This record gives sequence, structure tokens and C-alpha cells, in this order.
Amino acid sequence: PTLERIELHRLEVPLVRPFETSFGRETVREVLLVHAVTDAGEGWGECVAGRDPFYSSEYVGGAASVIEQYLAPALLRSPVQGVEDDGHMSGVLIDDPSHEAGIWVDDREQQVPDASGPASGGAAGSIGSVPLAASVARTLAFVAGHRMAKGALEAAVLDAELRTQRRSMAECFGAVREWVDCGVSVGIAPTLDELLDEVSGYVEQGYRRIKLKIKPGWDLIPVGAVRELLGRDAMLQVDANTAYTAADIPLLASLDAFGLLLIEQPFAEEDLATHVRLAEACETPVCLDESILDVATAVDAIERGATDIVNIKPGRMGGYLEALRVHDACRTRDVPVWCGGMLETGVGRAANVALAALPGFTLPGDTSASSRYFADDLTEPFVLGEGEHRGQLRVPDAPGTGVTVRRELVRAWATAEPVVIT
Ligand SMILES: O=C(O)CCC(=O)N[C@@H](C(=O)O)c1ccccc1
Repeated sequence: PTLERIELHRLEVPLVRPFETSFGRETVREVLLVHAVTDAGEGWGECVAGRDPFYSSEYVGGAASVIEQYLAPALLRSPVQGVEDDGHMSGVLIDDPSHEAGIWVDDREQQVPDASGPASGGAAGSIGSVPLAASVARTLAFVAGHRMAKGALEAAVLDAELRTQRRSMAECFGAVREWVDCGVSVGIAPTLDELLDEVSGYVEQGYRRIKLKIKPGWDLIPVGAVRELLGRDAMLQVDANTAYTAADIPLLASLDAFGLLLIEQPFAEEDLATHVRLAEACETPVCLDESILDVATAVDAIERGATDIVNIKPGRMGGYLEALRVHDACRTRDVPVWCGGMLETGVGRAANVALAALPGFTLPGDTSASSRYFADDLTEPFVLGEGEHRGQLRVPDAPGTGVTVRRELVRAWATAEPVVIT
């Protein structure tokens, strides 16, 4: 198929309760949706960037403008959707009005791994079956960074291509299960009682793992109280979102007393050395999130001993296809992975659930039910299963993401007119 149009939809989706982390507090989820229209069908992708550049340097406004000014034009103009036979990126002309002449980006050897995926035939081995989506990363490689923006475009193209092929993401990715175990992320609460009430509610709903946000001054006490509430055997982990420093290593090591599954990203994204020091100082496995941007950074962190477990977030890695490669690289090294969340609506949630069904995803992810965040979801809501499927979500098996975007809500919650790029 040939890409004909990209639409950017910006909307605000109300949250059922404020969500607080070590870097901020949100009461609405500002969302950037990408709608890709080809000559054979259409698809949707969700950008995981937040309203503000606090979790990462990307943010909704920045992603929308880099897509409009650089990424969408490059995709729409890439001759054979950006890939020549010899794997070189073809030159793309950006006739950006703000430049006198178009910027001609020369052919360059791309760092983007081969679209055909590793010979090992891992999950990424299926990338060859979606040539249009597989060409996106290479076509966009001329822009540095902006992985969340790129990931949203790739996801929309992938959804469109799979719907045309009448294949689900789960089937394309190589899913091995029809239900995935769900964990839930619990924000920083105003009081300990409110925290314990919220956690109790999630336990009643059946969630199989609790993840607590921590930060200096809100760590040992709340973790101890929740461990007390849950009992010894429940799955419990913490996420610090880079809020600590090397001076806190003894304090973080004392979390060993609580039998946690992992300690997630206690230090700065670029600081692998201090994560190595913590890993050497404590029993609890270290898990990286913000630091893992692609296969290269994943392998580097693992080989340095900076991470025992990896939180795979497709949006942070530039898309689901790179996430498949990270899954394979971790699996080859016996590193467990789980699917992180970025308060996605059903659009991103559906694709995350499909990803979480891969064999290397052996820990419950942040793939919670829609009702954890939204009273109304942009798609059919994700609802936790009952009985033997308590605390699980069913993997969509319809084409593409398998869910349908409720266009009336996209219009109702829009904060601006859609931007249409052809
Ligand atoms: O369940 C979810 O979707 C959110 C899980 C979660 O805690 N995400 C955190 C994180 O640091 O991983 C986050 C929230 C908001 C923005 C960025 C990151």
C-alpha cells in the first residue's frame, strides 16, 4: 500500500483520579493520535509523550510539530516508502516552506537494524511481513531522536498495513498467549491511608502485581506498609523515575527487606555506572526504563550489569518493531521483560497487550484495565477477566490493533482542529 495522508489529532482525555510521579502530577491525559491513511486502508497510532517534557525530553507539542514539519512529509514523499533494494535510505526532499529550497537529505548508511529482523527468527523475524511499516524507521532516521513521535507514526502505519492484510498485531508479533497478566501502577498518594485504600481496591480487582511510585521521602514507609497489607508473597515493585542519586544506594539497598520484584530506574537515564553500583550492593533486581532507548542501549546496559530486567515501552523505543528487537535481544540473554505503560488510551493499550503476549514477557506489565485511568476510553474498554482469567486482559485478535477508535470522542475531546498532512 501507499501512504496518502497523515492526520494529527490532539485531545484531552479526563483521568478518573490524579496520577502523581516523582516528576509531576496529571489530572488529564493530553493525547496525540496519529491517523495514517493509505490507498488500501487506515490505521491509528498513539504518541506516548506527556503534555510536558518531564519524564523525557519529548512532549505532545514537540512531537506534533516534529511530525508536521519533518517526519510526516518525509514519509509521504519517500519514493518507495523509503527503502531501496540495497537497504540504503533513499534521499528524501523536505519542501518545508520555512526553507527557501527543500532540504535534500543524502543517502546515508542507516544505523536502523535490518528490517528483515535477526536471522534467529525471533519475534522481530516477522518484520519482513510488514514492508511498509518496516520502512518507516529507515525513512525517519535522518531526524535525530524524537523516538515517541516516530513510534506513533510507525504504529499508525503498522495498524493500517495489518488491517489491509487482515492480520492482528498479536499474530504479526508472534504472540504465544491469548491472555496477559496485568499489573497496576500506583502513583504517589497524599497520605499513607489513601495509598493503602487505592492498593486494596486494585487487589480486589485482581491485579497480579502492584508497582509503587517512590521518591526521596516517600519510599521505605509506603513500601513497608504496602508489603504489610499485601502479605509476603504478593508481587510488588517500585519505580523511582530517576529521582535518586548514588548517595541513596544504602537506602535503596535496604528495600531488600521487602522482597520486591525489582527497583525501576532509580538514577538518571544516562547514568549506567550508578545502576551497576546499586546492582552490586543489593539483592533486589534492578530494572531500567528511561535508559533503554533501543537494542543498542539495551544490550549495552545488560552487558555492563546495569539492569537485570527491562521495561519495554514501544513508544520510548521508536515503535513496536524496535520493541520486538529489544524483546529478542533480552530473551537471548535470559533477561526478563515486561511491558511498561504511559497512560495510553485503548489505541496504545491494545498494541501493548499484543506485545505483552510474546514469550519473553514473563512479568506482569503496566497493561491495566481502561478503568484504571479513564471513565470512558477512546476505544472499546479493556476490562480485566474473571475466574481463571482474573487479573488478565484478553489479547485482541481482530486485524491491526483489533480495536476501533470512537471518532465521536476524538472530536468531542479535541483541543484543536486536526492537522492534515498530504
Ligand atoms: O499504567 C500506565 O500506563 C502508567 C504506568 C506508569 O507508571 N508509567 C510511568 C512510568 O514511569 O513508567 C509514567 C507515567 C506517566 C508518564 C510517563 C511515565
